[in-house]
Amino acid sequence: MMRTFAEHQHAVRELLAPIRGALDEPAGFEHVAVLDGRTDPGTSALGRVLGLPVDSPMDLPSFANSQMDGYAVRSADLAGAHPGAPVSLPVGPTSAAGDPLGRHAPGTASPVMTGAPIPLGADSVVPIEAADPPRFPDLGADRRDAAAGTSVAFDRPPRPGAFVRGIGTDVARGERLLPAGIRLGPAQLGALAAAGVTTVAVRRPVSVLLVSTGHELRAPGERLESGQIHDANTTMLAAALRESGARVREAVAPDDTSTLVSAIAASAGLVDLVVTTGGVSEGAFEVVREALAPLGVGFTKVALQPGGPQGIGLARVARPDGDDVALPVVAFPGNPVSALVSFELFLRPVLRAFAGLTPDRPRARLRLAHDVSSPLDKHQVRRGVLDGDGDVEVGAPSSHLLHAYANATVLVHLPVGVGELPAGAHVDVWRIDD
Ligand SMILES: Nc1nc2c(c(=O)[nH]1)N[C@H]1C(S)=C(S)[C@@H](COP(=O)(O)OP(=O)(O)OC[C@H]3O[C@@H](n4cnc5c(N)ncnc54)[C@H](O)[C@@H]3O)O[C@H]1N2
Ligand code: MOO
Repeated sequence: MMRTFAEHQHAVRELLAPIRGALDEPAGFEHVAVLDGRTDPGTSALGRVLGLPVDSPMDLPSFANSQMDGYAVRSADLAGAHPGAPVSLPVGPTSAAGDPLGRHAPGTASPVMTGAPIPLGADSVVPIEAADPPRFPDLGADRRDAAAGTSVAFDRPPRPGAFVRGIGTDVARGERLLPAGIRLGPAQLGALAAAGVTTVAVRRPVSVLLVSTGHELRAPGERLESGQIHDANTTMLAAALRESGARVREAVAPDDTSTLVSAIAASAGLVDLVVTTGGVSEGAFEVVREALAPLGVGFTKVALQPGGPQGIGLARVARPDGDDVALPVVAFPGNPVSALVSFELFLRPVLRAFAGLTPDRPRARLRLAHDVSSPLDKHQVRRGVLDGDGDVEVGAPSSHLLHAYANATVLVHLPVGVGELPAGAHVDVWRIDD
């Protein structure tokens, strides 16, 4: 019996579950600079997951300040104002953002600019547009004091507290600013910066050893001899892993079991997970299967196309210090499309959840632009694009068609039992055009 792809998804999730616990170990937390995300990815807190919660070290705002350019007043002074009987108040001294806290004399109107401290004694702000005249008077050479005798009229009383941003109304000192587990994006880094926090403890990323196998492989850019191909999987999966928040160590192993086992053993204790590609099917030279089955990794067929042959399990290897460790291994097929579809289905959601990222691709149910057929006994994942009407044009199924994948915008799911579908039928798609 072949495994369903949902069963294999579950198995991968179970295998990786203990890694989540390891990432939560405070001993592994890294202390990184907040730096407003202004440095290169990887060197600041941008995109990292908070390990420890952060309580705000200060009130935000730390002083009552104006939300509008206008006049700070005592609302009681304007209690009797209405459109038929405006109340006129002499203009007092001006406060701008950055000015120290001033004093407000009862029975006056103090010009205040957005962000300026509300002068002591005022309790509300009337926006300049609601004053008469609706523009500031000449505030003199220092832009602080209107000429003696200048006044301004108001035709209604403000609500006490109107347009005043009170102390601690965003966050109070000691209140939870950010919880553990939150991903630090622009808003989170901004909140930390506003509260004056410069360093945070973040979870270390999952560390993955990526091993592409196959003696036909040469690094991109290298001269190819007869029968050789460029290694696409290492570049592709390293990018996919990084995009899912992982840190990647790369190793290209030849088709030789002892070199493969050595490459994996050398990483024991340094990585949380090993991902391999190639060498898992039915050939006479299946290096991954031959090297890892004796160490405890299971090899199976999943009712999935592409991505049928899969390996999964704990490989028992000796660490350089001699101790035995059990390293989680996920072994993908070598065909590039099979490897990337496998990543999408099995690893991406789990790793992204570890990294505080949205685990799932955006999904939709769309109409087929044409008839399709798929193997009845397999869940097929095709690569497609949308036509001018938003209907899905489904590409060919072969798992060497990486160029078509690179130009696709959706993954089209044709579950077990579908077989033939006519144009206009609805199919589930995952958007991959982000
Ligand atoms: N008799 C059978 N043959 C095959 C079966 C089967 O059930 N019975 N399954 C087929 C399926 S499905 C797949 S998928 C592949 C899986 O093969 P392997 O995982 O053993 O992978 P390889 O044989 O090493 O490579 C397959 C293919 O992909 C190319 N490749 C490998 N690595 C890379 C890389 N890093 N970059 C670019 N291309 C790569 C490799 O040259 C092969 O062409 O088995 C089928 N066969
Ligand atoms: O199942 Mo393989 O992964 O089609 O090419």
